[in-house]
Amino acid sequence: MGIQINQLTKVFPNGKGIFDLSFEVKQGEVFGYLGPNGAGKSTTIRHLMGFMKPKAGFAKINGLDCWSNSAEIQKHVGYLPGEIAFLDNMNGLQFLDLLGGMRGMKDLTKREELIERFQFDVKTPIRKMSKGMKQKVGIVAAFMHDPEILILDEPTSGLDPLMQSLFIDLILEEKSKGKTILMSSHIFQEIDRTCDRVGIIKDGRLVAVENVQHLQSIQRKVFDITVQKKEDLEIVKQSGLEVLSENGLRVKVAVQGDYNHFVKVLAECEINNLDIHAQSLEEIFMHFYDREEKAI
Ligand SMILES: Nc1ncnc2c1ncn2[C@@H]1O[C@H](COP(=O)(O)OP(=O)(O)OP(=O)(O)O)[C@@H](O)[C@H]1O
Repeated sequence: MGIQINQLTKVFPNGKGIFDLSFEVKQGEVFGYLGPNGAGKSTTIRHLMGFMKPKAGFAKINGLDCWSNSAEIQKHVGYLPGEIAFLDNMNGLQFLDLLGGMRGMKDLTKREELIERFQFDVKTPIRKMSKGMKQKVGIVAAFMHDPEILILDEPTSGLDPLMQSLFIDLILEEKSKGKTILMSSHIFQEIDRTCDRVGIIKDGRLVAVENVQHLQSIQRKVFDITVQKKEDLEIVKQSGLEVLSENGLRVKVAVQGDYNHFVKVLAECEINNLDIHAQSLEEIFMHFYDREEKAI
């Protein structure tokens, strides 16, 4: 069950598209889908929603083919499109009513709770809404029928930091209820905080699938240590730890994975100050984005 993508291929007339994509999002898993602009994230998601017919391969949700069973699938899925096409002459509430009516939704509890949580005036005409407000309406629309599967295309785009943080809390809550979630994003921090695994797509091809916990465990950390006296500095320098730089009684040491040796070395010294800089998920993945890796 969950989401299954198998050798999925779509080629647009300009030669772009997605090629031989295969990955799974297991039931109850939160999967982050990352990649530079134009990599093919939205195209993959459109196949999952049954909006596009693959040239080859298939996408399945809960065992059903997304193209041939799109109507059935859409009942059980909460979908937040990358660009939401609203009917501009409605207000937010009328739009949510229309969508709820189409789904035969009776219970409005979750809808009301989400509107309250994301704090927006549902009576505002959609044509007068800012991008962030429209995004909130889209979020409510995706979650209000309490679907077991959520497919979210850049869900926090346009949201301010406070709302982004509320959204992360919402994902964590849904995750604890066992929901299956695929979400594309450019924001590493939200992936880091919410996802079990991440897939990276580039030029239409999957280039990596990684377990987030594993990535966190191999993250390189740089410790910025200020010792009390010269002898302490010598202990650190002779310890076999990777010393990146030193300045007076201050020394920067990089540690990856094995903290025991590091702690034992420090225990032999008098420490005046200690700062930690963890390598971010962004820094780990930067080489997939053709951007310069930032030094930490
Ligand atoms: N309907 C279409 N017709 C022709 N080309 C398309 C079509 N849809 C997408 N493309 C092209 O396919 C590639 C993948 O686009 P897609 O929108 O899936 O990327 P994305 O990873 O979602 O990017 P972004 O992060 O910018 O939203 C791009 O080069 C895009 O121009």
